[in-house]
Amino acid sequence: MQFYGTTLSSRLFLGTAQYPSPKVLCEAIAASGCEVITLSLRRETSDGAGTGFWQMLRQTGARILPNTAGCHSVQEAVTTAQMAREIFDTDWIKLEVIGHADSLQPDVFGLVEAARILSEDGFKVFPYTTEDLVVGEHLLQAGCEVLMPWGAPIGSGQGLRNPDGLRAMRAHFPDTPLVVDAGIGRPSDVAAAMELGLDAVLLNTAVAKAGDPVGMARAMAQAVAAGQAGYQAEPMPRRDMAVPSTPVLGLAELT
Ligand SMILES: CC(=O)[C@@H](O)[C@H](O)COP(=O)(O)O
Repeated sequence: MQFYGTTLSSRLFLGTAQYPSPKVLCEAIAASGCEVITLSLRRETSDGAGTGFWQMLRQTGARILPNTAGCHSVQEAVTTAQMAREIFDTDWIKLEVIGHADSLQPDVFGLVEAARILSEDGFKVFPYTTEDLVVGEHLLQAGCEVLMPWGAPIGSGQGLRNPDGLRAMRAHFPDTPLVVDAGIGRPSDVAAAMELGLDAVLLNTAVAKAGDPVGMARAMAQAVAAGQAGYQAEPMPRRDMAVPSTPVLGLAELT
């Protein structure tokens, strides 16, 4: 799968916050087989974890996708992205402009504006957005080549709240990489996203807050593979009525 011309073999992106320990985090990254990890510049700098934590993440070998989590304005997100580019030496940025405190719903107007500013500045933007098709169009026009629709509010573990909306996105943007971002709770949510034909999944809390984060990271990777294989195998259509699966031809007639 290609994202901005970079080929990745894993379709799972992992967040790096809230793990019980750095050791468990590193083991979870390894167990997931993910090639991209995301981290929040604001959160890590504000809690003092700082450069030691970043060094440790670099040593995992995974590609770092800095994010602008916690940014509530265009200016804040743009400045954070620029700092991230300098610190991590990458032009990839997961762009979050949060618009609503309780749901952490993206401010899609600010998101499009920030995406345009950052794209014009050479960034490769991964925008955390809603499943709105028109917003998606505006993000592509702003320079984005990837869309990251939410599954459910960040950290809620609710799974896919609007599968029909995600299906519509897949149909409307057949050639744009689509990554479900946020709200995943269980491996079955991951498999469902992949069965809808989405290209990848980004998740954090479901692994970090699991009883066994390493086991859950492994399960999520297996769910990505199962869902992707299921999508490629073209599931049968759903039917409203029963259709006998046992042929009746050739049965003995009892008189
Ligand atoms: C780490 C990160 O980027 C999160 O903001 C992301 O959206 C994942 O959300 P969940 O924690 O719900 O998986």
